[in-house]
Amino acid sequence: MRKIQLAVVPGDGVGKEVVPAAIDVLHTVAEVHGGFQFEFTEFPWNSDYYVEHGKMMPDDGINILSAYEGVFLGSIGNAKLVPDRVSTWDFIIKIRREFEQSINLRPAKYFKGLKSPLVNPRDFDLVVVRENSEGEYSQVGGRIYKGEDELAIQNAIFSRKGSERAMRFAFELARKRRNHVTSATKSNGIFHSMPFWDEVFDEVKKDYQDVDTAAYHIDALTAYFVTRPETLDVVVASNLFGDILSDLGGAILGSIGIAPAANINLNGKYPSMFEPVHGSAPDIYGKGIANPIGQIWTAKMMLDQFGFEDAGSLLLDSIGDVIESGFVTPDLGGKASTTEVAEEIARIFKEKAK
Ligand SMILES: NC(=O)c1ccc[n+]([C@@H]2O[C@H](COP(=O)([O-])OP(=O)(O)OC[C@H]3O[C@@H](n4cnc5c(N)ncnc54)[C@H](O)[C@@H]3O)[C@@H](O)[C@H]2O)c1
Ligand SMILES: O=C(O)C[C@@H](O)C(=O)O
Ligand SMILES: [K+]
Ligand SMILES: [Mn+2]
Repeated sequence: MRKIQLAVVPGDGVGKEVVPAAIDVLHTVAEVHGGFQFEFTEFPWNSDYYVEHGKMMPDDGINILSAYEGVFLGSIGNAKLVPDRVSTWDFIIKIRREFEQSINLRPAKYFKGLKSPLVNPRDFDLVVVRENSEGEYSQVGGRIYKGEDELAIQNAIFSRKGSERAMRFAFELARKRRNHVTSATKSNGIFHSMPFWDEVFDEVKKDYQDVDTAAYHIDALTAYFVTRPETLDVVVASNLFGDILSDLGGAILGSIGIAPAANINLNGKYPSMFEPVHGSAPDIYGKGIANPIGQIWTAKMMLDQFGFEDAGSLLLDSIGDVIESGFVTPDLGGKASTTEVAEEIARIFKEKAK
């Protein structure tokens, strides 16, 4: 019996609702599988913790987390208590960078029964490979002067290593999918970094002659997500573009509440972190109606990462069945609660595994 030690941070808002729901499903998956067990250790690090301790996590928080094989995170952010910039940088981005989670993998795929705003959403099946260590997310810059002369400078960091790493990952992934990589660029308006990104892409693609490619400016690409999603398979994007495209993917499928994500450590030195695309959703928190599917699909990505792809794919099929049955939360047009949907997914998983 393989025991997998996981650190769990429900975080803020709906994270506290969807994480326990997904953990229940994971226990069912492990029970049915019989070959592994998850042991979860929960950490109460969030915006309330910040109010009490003046920090998002203890000083040795990274060290504590490094003892686990993975981090299962809900969402972080409560702007009433902590500025979003602080909760994001001192927690999520800190972990992503300290643990060298250089890739953020964010799939989006149509399931029968989803009420997509697209006329033909059946063709929607893509993965955003978001560069997760640099790009537009930088603390390099500053602010000077006050009043009329006040100004802010925000630098973006694009390294050959970082860009190439994300692109190679995208090409390797495409070989396991439909053999196509689209690069998100903006080399018409962004003078230095995006032409550099394009050059690196053109170099990297030479090593993957078997994979078809396209490169679109981000404005056109966002439109193509809507008008011709069937042309998209793997989309490689900088940190900010990837962030935006992944919410768009979720929204096109009916709700960002279903969108999963994995922050992947590629060198094996540190744990990866699994968290849905969505945030703490303060507008619906406390009502028990948050969609747990993003967190459960994220759990599926974690199963894949640990080598339990069979269980992962059965879990995704179970999610698909629940969506098709219409037993879903209000964001997808249903009336079910967070826990009811999770329980139904677990029930269907058990049935399918028979
Ligand atoms: N990785 C993260 O933890 C993460 C990601 C995004 C935002 N945030 C933080 O979350 C807070 C709120 O940010 P926001 O409002 O921009 O984005 P958000 O993702 O929290 O919410 C955007 C919209 O999506 C809906 N939504 C989100 N998750 C849902 C779910 N599971 N089920 C149903 N509907 C869902 C919300 O109700 C809201 O209408 C901020 O503090 C922000 O910094 C954190
Ligand atoms: O910008 C971020 O990375 C925070 C959040 O929006 C996310 O997508 O994880
Ligand atoms: K999240
Ligand atoms: Mn985001």
